Amino acid sequence: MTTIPIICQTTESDEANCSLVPDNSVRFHHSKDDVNTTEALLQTESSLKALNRIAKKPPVNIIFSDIGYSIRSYTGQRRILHNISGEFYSGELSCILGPSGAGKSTLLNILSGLTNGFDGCINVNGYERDMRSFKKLSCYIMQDDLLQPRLTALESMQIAADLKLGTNFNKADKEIIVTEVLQCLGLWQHRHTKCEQLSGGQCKRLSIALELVNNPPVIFLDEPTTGLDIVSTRQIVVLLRLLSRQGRTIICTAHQPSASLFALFDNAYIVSNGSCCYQGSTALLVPFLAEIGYVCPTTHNPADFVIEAIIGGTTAAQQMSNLCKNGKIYNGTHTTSRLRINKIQTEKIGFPTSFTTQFVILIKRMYIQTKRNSINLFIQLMHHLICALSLGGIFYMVGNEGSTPMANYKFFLSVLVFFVYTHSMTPILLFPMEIRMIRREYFNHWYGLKAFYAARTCSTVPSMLTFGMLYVSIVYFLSGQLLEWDRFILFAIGALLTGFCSEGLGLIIGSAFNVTNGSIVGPATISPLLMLCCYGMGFGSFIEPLMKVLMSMSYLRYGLTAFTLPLYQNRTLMECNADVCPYADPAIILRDVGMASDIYSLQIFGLIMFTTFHRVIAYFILRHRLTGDNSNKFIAQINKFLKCS
Ligand SMILES: Nc1ncnc2c1ncn2[C@@H]1O[C@H](COP(=O)(O)OP(=O)(O)OP(=O)(O)O)[C@@H](O)[C@H]1O
Repeated sequence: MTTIPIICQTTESDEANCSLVPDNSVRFHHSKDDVNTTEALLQTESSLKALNRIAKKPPVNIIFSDIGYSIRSYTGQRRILHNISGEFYSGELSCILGPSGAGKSTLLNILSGLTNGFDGCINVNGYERDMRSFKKLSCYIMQDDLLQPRLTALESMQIAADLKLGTNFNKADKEIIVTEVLQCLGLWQHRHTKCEQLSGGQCKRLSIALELVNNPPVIFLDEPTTGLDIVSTRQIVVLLRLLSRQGRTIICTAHQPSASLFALFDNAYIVSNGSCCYQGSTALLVPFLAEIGYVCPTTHNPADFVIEAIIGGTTAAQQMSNLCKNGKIYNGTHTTSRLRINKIQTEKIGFPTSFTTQFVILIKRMYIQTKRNSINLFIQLMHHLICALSLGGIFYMVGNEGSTPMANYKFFLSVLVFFVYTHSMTPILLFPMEIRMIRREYFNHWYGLKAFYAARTCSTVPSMLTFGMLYVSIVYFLSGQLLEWDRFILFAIGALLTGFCSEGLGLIIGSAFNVTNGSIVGPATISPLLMLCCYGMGFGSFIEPLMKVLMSMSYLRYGLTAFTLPLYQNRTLMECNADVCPYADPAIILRDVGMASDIYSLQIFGLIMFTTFHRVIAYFILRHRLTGDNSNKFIAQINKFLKCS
């Protein structure tokens, strides 16, 4: 076996003096930058002193027993984890290993609190895990490094520090922590690089750095080395090992690490088919296997050997599981840190920052992201300009023409369709990705959902107002509507509110469905609403009562009426450039489209009510999606349907 001897001097304190001495047999070809980065990483232990001093946290030991987990699918109930037990301790780096589909991520998700609804018990420092306080002590670094693409590494860290450290730390302390963490993780020289331009390894290190700013004593990582080259993989594992030496409990899943990497982990937790096959020191895995007759040749990587043995047949997995009693028996010796059990002091429950602070920081972040996405702004500008000029050209000067009355009504419908599709399709296509991005931050307790949602709602208002007003001004003028300020303003209010309401509908669909399904559900939802909104065109006085009720359920009807009323109510006869103009009187048009008795203010009220309704529904779906709360049976059923979809 190829090993890297690890010289560790464990002391009574949380921190251990530790250095890594690579075995001569292990050779890596580092570039100068890699060497510098590794050197920086190797200094982590001494360099994170300010972080440990300023944001001191207690050590945390996690012991779980008889964890079982099942999932329901169309084919029935399926058991994923079979009453497994285990323990993870402060000051140690542990990896969860196993073949693909064994249940590694499921176990990690349960331990971190991301997945609920399991059987068994999880104890933290000897007491049953209280998720509210545990969340404040732990962080979860997901497999996808979904970072804010247009922020630099430094800006991302500053925002993380502002959100996670709160007002207990002054600006200078935050700066020290940010600088220290970036330096220690080898990111200082890349601090001004935008996240979208960082390499895979740098992204992963930044993901760790972002979570380190409040010094969580427990770090969960889902496959932190997937997709990285050997140098970056090694850097990450060395870094994790050094972070664990400062008293942190670090648990990650891994896919068959190389022998040298495997030796860097203190403990391995091996899962096969939902059962625990081994739990204990990585150094004792080979003797453990030998006990049941599986002798790992010295030239073999023990991690590969054990996985091959498990995959090769159920006997090995069964024997191993029996020998370690499904994780109840720990193979190794207990160190001082293992025996120490501290009750976690119940910290103040809640977020480190107030709603207002979170809102301000988040809206600032969204503003920077939008401002730097100049291509997106340009596309939006061109979209509004081209559509406005085209529509204005098609319906040129129809606004005061009594001989073609329905042309103007069709113009209103076209404006309506523009606002509906422009503002609903954007969140349908983009919000699912945004949700994936905020999932990590929300789960890691950076901010509350209300603050995020409020900031998200307000962040689109400036661009919607600017581009919307530009569009309305062009089409209003080109289509030859009455040039009176009050009519123009009322028309614009109707258009913008329709856009805002449609965005809410898009948020509902975007938070409930993935992009593929959302792009089908979106138009499928809008089509009947459009049909209802223009029902009665030409026979407005004869709309059936039932249809009137149905039409009132389409917010688009309120939008269309809010366009029509300001331009047709209280005006003189329209111009007539033909022999006969039966619709020169605007009152007749209003009668024949079924809007004769409608009141403008009620349409605005209807649009506001629908906007509120859409936003509230979208908020609850989003909350449910992020928390996975299935306590309400009705919502659980909807969630099941949505998951399957
Ligand atoms: N929501 C779900 N619906 C259906 N099956 C699921 C669900 N979540 C997990 N599974 C199944 O549970 C099993 C364990 O999944 P898990 O993601 O924990 O495996 P893993 O060991 O992490 O695999 P990999 O290394 O390939 O990521 C797999 O067979 C997977 O198909």
